[in-house]
Amino acid sequence: MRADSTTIVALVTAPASGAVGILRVSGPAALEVGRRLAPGVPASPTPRHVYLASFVDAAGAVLDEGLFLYFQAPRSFTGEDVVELQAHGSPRLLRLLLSRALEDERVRPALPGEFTRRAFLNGRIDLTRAEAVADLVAADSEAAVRAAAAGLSGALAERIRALETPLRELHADLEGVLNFPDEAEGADAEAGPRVTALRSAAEALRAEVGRGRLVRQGARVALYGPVNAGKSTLFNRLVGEARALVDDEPGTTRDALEARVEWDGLGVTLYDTAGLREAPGRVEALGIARTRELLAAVDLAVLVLPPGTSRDEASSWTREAGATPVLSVTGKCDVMLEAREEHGSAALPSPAPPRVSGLTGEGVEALRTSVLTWLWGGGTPSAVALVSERHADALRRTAEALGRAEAASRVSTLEVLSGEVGLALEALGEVSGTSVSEALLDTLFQRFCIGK
Ligand SMILES: Nc1nc2c(c(=O)[nH]1)N(C=O)[C@@H](CNc1ccc(C(=O)N[C@@H](CCC(=O)O)C(=O)O)cc1)CN2
Ligand SMILES: Nc1nc2c(ncn2[C@@H]2O[C@H](COP(=O)(O)OP(=O)(O)OP(=O)(O)O)[C@@H](O)[C@H]2O)c(=O)[nH]1
Ligand SMILES: [Mg+2]
Repeated sequence: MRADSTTIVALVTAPASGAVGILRVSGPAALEVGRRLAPGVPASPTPRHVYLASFVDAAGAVLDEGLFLYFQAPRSFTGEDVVELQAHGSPRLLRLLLSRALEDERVRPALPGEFTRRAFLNGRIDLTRAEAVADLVAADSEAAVRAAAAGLSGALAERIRALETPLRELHADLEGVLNFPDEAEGADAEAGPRVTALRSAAEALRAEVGRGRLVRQGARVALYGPVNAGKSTLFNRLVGEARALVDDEPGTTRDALEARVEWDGLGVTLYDTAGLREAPGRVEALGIARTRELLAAVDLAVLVLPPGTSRDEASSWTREAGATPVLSVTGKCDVMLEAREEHGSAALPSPAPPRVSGLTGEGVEALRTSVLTWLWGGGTPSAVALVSERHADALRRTAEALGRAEAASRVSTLEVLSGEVGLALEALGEVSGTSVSEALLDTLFQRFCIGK
């Protein structure tokens, strides 16, 4: 599969007013096209040298004064000749420059992701790094930025290679025994254990998809519990501003409210929900139905209980969250302290859930930490390999083929064993891009923006 030989052009900066806007041309005609717009630039410009140039229209009238950059193939982002015109960031001016570039019949507008696709097809970057480019552009938390940057420098590519190389060697050994049984005798002896080790490595990498998703999309955490427990007050405290209405009237929150926070670099969408109770009013009942729906969809539910909730009550509230994991806290702990002082004991279930007060802020930092620990465990979110659903699917098929290879190593012929190892290799090749179809590339690069 090769990149085609047309020259492509696109605006690479966002289509909005800004300080600078960049037009990028890539392909064999890039330099000629660029020089038609900036005739003051020498015919053989020094690659990677910045020229200050006038950009002109067909009649030679000056449209802008900007920077001209030439990257000579193959030392460019795409691996082709690339010219950049860095103009002032006027969308109208940039459209004029774009249509001038398109007057040349060798030039056409770039498709979404086509520059990156060419970089991949020209062997500048593998597929995981191409995908990291899109992840980086889409990143909306510090952890997502850092994890995508690691992917861009080849962190995932390296881990795939660490799997692909021994798998390829194993396949070569097996084929060797099949084709030259006398010379390669014994090369297949260790095949069983080698397959087993590779299979568990593939499974381990695949298991990181959950963390990858959490970093990419952020986590979803809902506060829920009985009416009037102090959920909205706690929500406001966690968000750091008075977003939700608070009142001593039970049933204050009707619609679920959401707010995006970033905790230790991890994006978290917090939800405040309508308190649950029997026999609510009509509108409140709609809110409660929405709470239940939301509880089923989040990564973690934080159950806020009023002080004095019995253990039985607490566990029946826990069941409301269904399959979603629950972290329980006792709210309004400032009140509870007073009650304790008055009565000398408290009706707490044991072990008592951690205590928080949205009003005073007590225990809120500890709650934040427990939520993070629950979502993330140890380690740093930015260090995660951004295994996507696409990667996980290819890794699953890799592991399945290796599973069949394992069985074949015990009961079947060498042909069958080697065939399954070959299939594993092919599935794994979809991750790095060593074996991909045109159709897969189409779907993959469609989600990129134009100019990327
Ligand atoms: N103005 C501008 N800024 C940009 C880009 C760009 O294309 N233009 N990028 C893109 O979207 C990113 C930078 N990525 C780049 C990656 C590789 C090469 C490059 O020329 N690579 C050559 C040479 C390497 C070298 O000599 O060190 C190569 O890989 O062979 C350029 C940009 C982000 N910033
Ligand atoms: N002393 C004390 N009062 C609190 C605390 N949190 C909330 N309250 C009070 O309890 C009442 C209910 O608080 P909300 O935050 O609206 O409770 P909620 O759980 O969101 O209630 P609903 O939306 O009706 O389900 C209000 O009068 C709050 O001022 C707290 O930590 N300590
Ligand atoms: Mg509320």
